[in-house]
Amino acid sequence: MAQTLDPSKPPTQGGAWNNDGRELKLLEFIYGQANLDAIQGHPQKVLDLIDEFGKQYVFINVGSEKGKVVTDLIDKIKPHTMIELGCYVGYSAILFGDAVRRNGGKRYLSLELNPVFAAIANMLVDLAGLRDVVKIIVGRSDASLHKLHATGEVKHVELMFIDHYKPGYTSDLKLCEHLGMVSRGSVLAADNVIYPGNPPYLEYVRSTVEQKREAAKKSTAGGYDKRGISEWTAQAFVGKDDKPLFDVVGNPNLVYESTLHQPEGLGDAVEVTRCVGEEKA
Ligand SMILES: C[S@@+](CC[C@H](N)C(=O)[O-])C[C@H]1O[C@@H](n2cnc3c(N)ncnc32)[C@H](O)[C@@H]1O
Repeated sequence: MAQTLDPSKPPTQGGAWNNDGRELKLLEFIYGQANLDAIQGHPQKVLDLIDEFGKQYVFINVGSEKGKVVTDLIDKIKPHTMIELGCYVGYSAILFGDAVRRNGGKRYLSLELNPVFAAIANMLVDLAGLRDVVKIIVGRSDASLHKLHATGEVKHVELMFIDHYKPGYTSDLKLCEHLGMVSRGSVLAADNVIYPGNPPYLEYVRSTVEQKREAAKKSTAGGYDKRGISEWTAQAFVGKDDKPLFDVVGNPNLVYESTLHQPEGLGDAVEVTRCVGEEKA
């Protein structure tokens, strides 16, 4: 039976759940290991240490079970370049960056808002021996995605792991559609679609072209769609009045096939969405 988590509450009862110094403590714990030389260059050993420290403090990492959903996709798709939205301390960047390299890929671009988290992640990526593969880009994801497109660094999204500000999942996907970065063949893997949940994103990627065209006609300009997203997570990471930088409707003509992947016994899941074509208007 799947574990049940209450989406109205953060992962720790009461107290803080990130950015209270635990991330620096993690870095001290790992770099304080007596056998650091034996850890250097071994991604799995760094991940094991993050998991071990995570028994003391909650860490908002994807974890090994949902992580396997994504590494299985990497094994199949073998992306040259993979993108992630939300790096935190680098758990998923290490797990997935290693899988991309193992499959012959060259680049794992991880977009992270918080410069301190990015600095910690960089230290752990370096220890894991993934410095040549994983590039952490500091800043808000919509600005970074726009820049990656404008500079020509990413023209087409092969595989994107979405795990940042929950209301930003839909607006960033629409931005990628608008820029033409998401098109036939693109695959999206979105974390936390059950806990804490992301109804606007699930509704969007599971809609037909017809439904999206209708919704696009009614779409009102401006803010994030936060319908059904619990308050604590809608307020996390960004300011209360924050808005997407680009006000775009996306490309409702894209056809998606979308399925939920929930590891046995887990109270959360990853939504995997494939763009299988485009219907001309
Ligand atoms: C759930 S954590 C990511 C966990 C990470 N993917 C892992 O599995 O190890 C979410 C991260 O997204 C970052 N974030 C939130 N909003 C963002 C935004 N608009 N752009 C970029 N990063 C953002 C937060 O600072 C936080 O580090």
